[in-house]
Amino acid sequence: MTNMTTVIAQGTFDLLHPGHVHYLTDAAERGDELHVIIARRGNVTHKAKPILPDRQRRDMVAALDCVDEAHLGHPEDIFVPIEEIQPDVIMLGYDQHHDADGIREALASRGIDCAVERASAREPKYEGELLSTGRIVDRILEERGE
Ligand SMILES: Cc1cc2nc3c(=O)[nH]c(=O)nc-3n(C[C@H](O)[C@H](O)[C@H](O)COP(=O)(O)O)c2cc1C
Ligand SMILES: Nc1ncnc2c1ncn2[C@@H]1O[C@H](COP(=O)(O)OP(=O)(O)OP(=O)(O)O)[C@@H](O)[C@H]1O
Repeated sequence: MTNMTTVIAQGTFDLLHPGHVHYLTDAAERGDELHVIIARRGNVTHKAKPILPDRQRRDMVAALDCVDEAHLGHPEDIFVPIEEIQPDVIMLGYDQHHDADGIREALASRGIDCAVERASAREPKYEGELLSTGRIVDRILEERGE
């Protein structure tokens, strides 16, 4: 049995855009199986809450070709899905606010042997391309707002 490399990626993934596709493609190319953990609404505290329901955000990520499985994250403990999936690599997004060393320490303290890496950024390919959920919402408010 050849050793499969299992990769975890994670995020809010509210309104999907090419930046998300870039991140998840990067993560998928890092191994053989990509599992994506979708942040629950209650755990999104570092920015505006997602617009779309948890389940809808999971379903959309699951529909992407490069994703093998998408999981709604645990409500309280981010290490529950990690211990279930047993990843070889956790791929952080290029701008994710997590402290990679802090995650490395937490994994080591749980005896989980897993690398923590960071994906690259996707720059806009043309004028007006929207690569951020926040900017998509801003554009909606500009165009459709009262
Ligand atoms: C290794 C890892 C595991 C995570 N597991 C969970 C989880 O189980 N439940 C959850 O709601 N969020 C989980 N998250 C997501 C974080 O809670 C956070 O909301 C998310 O990383 C925010 O990313 P974004 O705002 O850049 O999309 C996890 C994040 C990381 C880095
Ligand atoms: N332009 C991009 N290039 C590469 N990765 C991206 C890009 N935009 C988002 N990501 C990654 O996708 C993951 C999920 O991002 P998130 O759900 O926070 O969307 P977002 O568009 O970054 O939201 P916001 O811009 O409102 O903070 C994060 O790890 C983030 O680093």
